[in-house]
Amino acid sequence: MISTTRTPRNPLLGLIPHMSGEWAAIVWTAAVGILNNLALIVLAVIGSYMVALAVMRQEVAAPVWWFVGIAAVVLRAVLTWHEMDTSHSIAYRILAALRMALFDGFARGVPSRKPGQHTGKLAATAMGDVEKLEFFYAHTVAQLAGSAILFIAGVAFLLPLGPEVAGALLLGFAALVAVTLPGLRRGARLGARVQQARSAVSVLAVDLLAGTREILGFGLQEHAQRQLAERSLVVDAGQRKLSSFLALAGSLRELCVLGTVVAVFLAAISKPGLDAVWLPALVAGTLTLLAPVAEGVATVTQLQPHRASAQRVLEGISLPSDRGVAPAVLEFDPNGPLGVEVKNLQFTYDDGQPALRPTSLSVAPGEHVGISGRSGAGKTTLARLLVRLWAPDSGSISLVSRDGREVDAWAVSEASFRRMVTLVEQDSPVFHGSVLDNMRLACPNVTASEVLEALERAGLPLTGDRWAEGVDTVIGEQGMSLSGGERARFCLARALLIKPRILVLDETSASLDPASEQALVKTLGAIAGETTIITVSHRESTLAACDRRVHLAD
Ligand SMILES: Nc1ncnc2c1ncn2[C@@H]1O[C@H](COP(=O)(O)OP(=O)(O)OP(=O)(O)O)[C@@H](O)[C@H]1O
Repeated sequence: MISTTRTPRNPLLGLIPHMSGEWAAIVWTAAVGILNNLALIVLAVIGSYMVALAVMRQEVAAPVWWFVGIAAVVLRAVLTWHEMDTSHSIAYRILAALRMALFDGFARGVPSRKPGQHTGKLAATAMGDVEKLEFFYAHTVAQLAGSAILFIAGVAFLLPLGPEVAGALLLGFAALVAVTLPGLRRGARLGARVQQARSAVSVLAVDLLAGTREILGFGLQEHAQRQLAERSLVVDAGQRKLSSFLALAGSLRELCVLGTVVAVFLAAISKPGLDAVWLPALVAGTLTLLAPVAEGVATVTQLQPHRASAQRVLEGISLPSDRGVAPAVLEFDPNGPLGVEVKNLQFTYDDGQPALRPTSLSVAPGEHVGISGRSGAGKTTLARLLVRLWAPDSGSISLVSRDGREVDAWAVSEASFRRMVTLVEQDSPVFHGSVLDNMRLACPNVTASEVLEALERAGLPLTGDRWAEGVDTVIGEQGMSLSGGERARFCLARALLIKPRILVLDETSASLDPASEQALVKTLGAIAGETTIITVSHRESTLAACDRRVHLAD
């Protein structure tokens, strides 16, 4: 986990450390790309020479030229396949590396704490920006390096023909840059607009998907469709402008390439001693050399959107932990339930309104404490602070072992902490997939029988036709096939699998009918003692089962 908040001046360079494992592969692809381009140049030169020889002198080229030509064809076929194969696999690895780093950052920055953050925007960054960068690092960097190296080699190769010939090539390069530079800002502006418009579509799509029920309930389908169509039109209009601009810039560059080829040709024919049969080869070689260079110049001058994407990704990756300190390393793994010692805990969301006023609380190992309080008093906030989803603005939370050892919760390593403390909320997420898939999120190696046992303990035995496929039963997106009560028990079972030392429940019983609530209370009674339970609830009947009750004052 990288928690730096420093942003390098060039974000494209700043992302490099996050792909450190891929550099050897990227250099390899660049080398393969160079060899492939070289084979193309050789093929063009030799092919033109052989044709010129046949047309101008009615001669067949020596066998060695045939051999080199055929070797170049074979080499190109093999290298093109290999290049595609390796660059695709690098692309996927880079995609995965950047996305993992991003999700890590998002997880640390916990978007829900920040009202300014929007899942749609984060999704646009994680998907669109990362894809753009994946292409840049896996293909473009190699392509740029390849065309630059070949261009320098080409100039060196033409020097023996005279400084005018090599000079014409250099002049052509300068012209390419000169026609591209003036449009730089406009291209960047258009690119940024398209990116922004795409992000707006993503934001809307996420909102519409999340609000499907409301859209249907209020009959807003047409309105939603119109909104989506309007935003998509903005993308379309921007993309058209950008495409026209790029096409114009491309034509100008092609004109430059053509001019350069003519200039090289004219410089070469003015040289005495150059056999005319080589002139077509010179033209073909210059053309095949300049085409990727022209593309490279275009790419370099259009890097602004990539920089903007890299900036967004880097910001996501570098989201400071709410705690903003170096990762904790203490391995604290005592046996049995843990107590909690909360001292003067305070927390404020980004809006500046205190959500939790100074709060102190002692929970003994194995105790079952109920927390009540008026709506908005900060119970959920406290629950999330206890499980270290957010860090307090001030005050402390300590874990206390049965033998009296007390450690700062934030000093404990992430892995160790997550093995000991867990949270079940009223709307804890359930993912699309089978029962087992969901359970394995908490406990990757859990067996089917352990899952069945945990579900049974949580009061959700998988019996009856509905669960005919047992732990392989698919429960649908967001657990749609579960009722509210079943969902609560399902999430409780998932939490029980890790055998937590502290179990925090936030309104887990809120949507249960009295019978299910009693079943849950019974389950908690059964595990009380082996684990410490902190239950946040409004319900008198849930709180009544606790050893002790704490009322959270406003
Ligand atoms: N992400 C957030 N951003 C800004 N303010 C928030 C956020 N989440 C909660 N709040 C505010 O913090 C305060 C405490 O909220 P919290 O959800 O902790 O209360 P609660 O006691 O659990 O309420 P309830 O019983 O209604 O669930 C409230 O004033 C709430 O409006």
